[in-house]
Amino acid sequence: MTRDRLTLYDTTLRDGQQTQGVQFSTPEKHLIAAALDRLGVDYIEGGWPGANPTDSDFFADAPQTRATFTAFGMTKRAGRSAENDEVLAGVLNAGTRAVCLVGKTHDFHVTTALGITLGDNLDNIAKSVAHVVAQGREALFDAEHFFDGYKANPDYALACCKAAHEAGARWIVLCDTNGGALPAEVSRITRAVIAAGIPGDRLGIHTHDDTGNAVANSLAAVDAGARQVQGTLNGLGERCGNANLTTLIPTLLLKEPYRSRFETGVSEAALRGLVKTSRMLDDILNRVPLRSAPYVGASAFAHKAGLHASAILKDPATYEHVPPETVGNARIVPMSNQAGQSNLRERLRDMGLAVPEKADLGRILERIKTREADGYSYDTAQASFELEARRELGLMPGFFEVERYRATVERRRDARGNPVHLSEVTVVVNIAGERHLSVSEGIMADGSDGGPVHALSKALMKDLGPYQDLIGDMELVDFKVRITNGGTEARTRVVIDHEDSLGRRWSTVGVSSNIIDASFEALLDAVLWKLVSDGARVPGAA
Ligand SMILES: CC(=O)SCCNC(=O)CCNC(=O)[C@H](O)C(C)(C)COP(=O)(O)OP(=O)(O)OC[C@H]1O[C@@H](n2cnc3c(N)ncnc32)[C@H](O)[C@@H]1OP(=O)(O)O
Ligand SMILES: CC(=O)C(=O)O
Repeated sequence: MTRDRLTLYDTTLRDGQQTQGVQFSTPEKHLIAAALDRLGVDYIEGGWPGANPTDSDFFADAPQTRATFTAFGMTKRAGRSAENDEVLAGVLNAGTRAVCLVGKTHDFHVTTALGITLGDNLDNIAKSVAHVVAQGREALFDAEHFFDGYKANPDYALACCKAAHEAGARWIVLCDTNGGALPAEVSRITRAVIAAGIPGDRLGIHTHDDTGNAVANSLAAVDAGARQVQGTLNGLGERCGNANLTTLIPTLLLKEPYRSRFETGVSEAALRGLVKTSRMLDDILNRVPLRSAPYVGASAFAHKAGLHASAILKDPATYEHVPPETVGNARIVPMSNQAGQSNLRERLRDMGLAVPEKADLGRILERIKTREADGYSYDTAQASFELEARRELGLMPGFFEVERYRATVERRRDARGNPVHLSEVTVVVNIAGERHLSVSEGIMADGSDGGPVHALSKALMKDLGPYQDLIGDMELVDFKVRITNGGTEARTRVVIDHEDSLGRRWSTVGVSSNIIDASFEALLDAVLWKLVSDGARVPGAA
């Protein structure tokens, strides 16, 4: 059976940049465009040339992509010709092979937002698209508010699409701009557009996630016959985001009926790079990756419950809808109070430890469950779990001992009367009989870094003698605090994430009635995990 070609259009660099708090620099745009090109999307919408200096700079030094690099803009304003519209000129001057113009298709928006007649808007659409085509470019028309427009006035919404189609637009993209449409409506209306004479292989779908249905709506449009899908990496986008290509792409490649019916530009090998691409974007945005993200999240293939883990070990298909490696993800079987011996056996194997006798497994489980009852939580803090298991099995090297630490926190006012927080930390460790004393201080004016946890971390890692080289690349990347009711009293749980130059990220946990003490415990575990993982040798040990 021959498969239909489904075109993938990425708008991370344009609609993705409309996410609150997101502002890509020009070099970041280049990095993202290169990653999208490797992934195999067909179009990369780079932004709106002329709208802001970053986008203008990016188009001035446009990336050389296999994908069709596309400039975005809007239809010409009424009362002037397409040739004389300076906003449209700015978009065309970017010289891209393809140009996507957004235009109104909802009568309410034409009269209210633009304040022009319905006829003038049709004329603006037709003339703008014709002008793009006359310049030898491929024209795409983003039919803004199309689904709301169709529900209010189907004849007018269709007339807008037909105006663009007849003027030579290669693609008419039906947009659910406000994100309020539901899959059955998208399906019905997309079919109606095709029945009205715009073929499916000229139709695209652009959805927003305001009802959590952006991906479902995109699939509904494809089911109805649309052959271009627009979206963004990690679902970035205005308000609640756009259709998430990081979800849609694996669905289209791995799931029926799409897998058999369609081909896309994304190869199986490129799909295996999906997790990497998703994390790269989070890195650029300085965001903690969403653990629960479909396909690419760290928890997407995490099997916490004992019954799940037991079956997974017999056959992963029992609790996995696709194999994790198809998208570059990995299965994890975390430890927690929901775990049974199967979780434990798998985790120990992952850690490279010889699986011990049953009695040992029971002891470790007991220890984990008791500590969780006391406020610890190991299902994310897997590095701390590994250390606990080693301690219980007698496999934890005695790298060093913390003899004592002291932390003071002070609040002062500077000469201008502004509050300044000062933290001083002293740590004394004993390494093979030798005492190492380190002092560190953190000064925090409002909004700056350098609080007590920072000072604790600096003091602990300042002088670990023979281990110093191994811990030099550790970076504290996330810090979470929670008050829990461990046992009978309120306790503070601190979870800290570190990364190193190998790209490893690990989480550790500390619990105490004192937040500084809980933080110190988590920091200490982080250092110990790094030493164990890197095979550090204890001085003087055989
Ligand atoms: C649905 C979407 O997400 S579309 C993408 C939206 N993206 C952006 O808006 C980001 C980039 N935009 C910008 O930088 C600016 O809005 C610019 C440079 C494009 C325009 O800036 P300004 O000239 O200051 O206009 P402003 O942003 O206030 O308003 C937009 C104008 O365009 C008009 N307009 C809006 N959509 C269209 C359209 N499809 N066709 C023609 N004119 C339009 C509006 O009526 C308004 O005109 P008015 O000021 O006469 O009322
Ligand atoms: C074009 C666009 O981004 C929208 O209508 O949502």
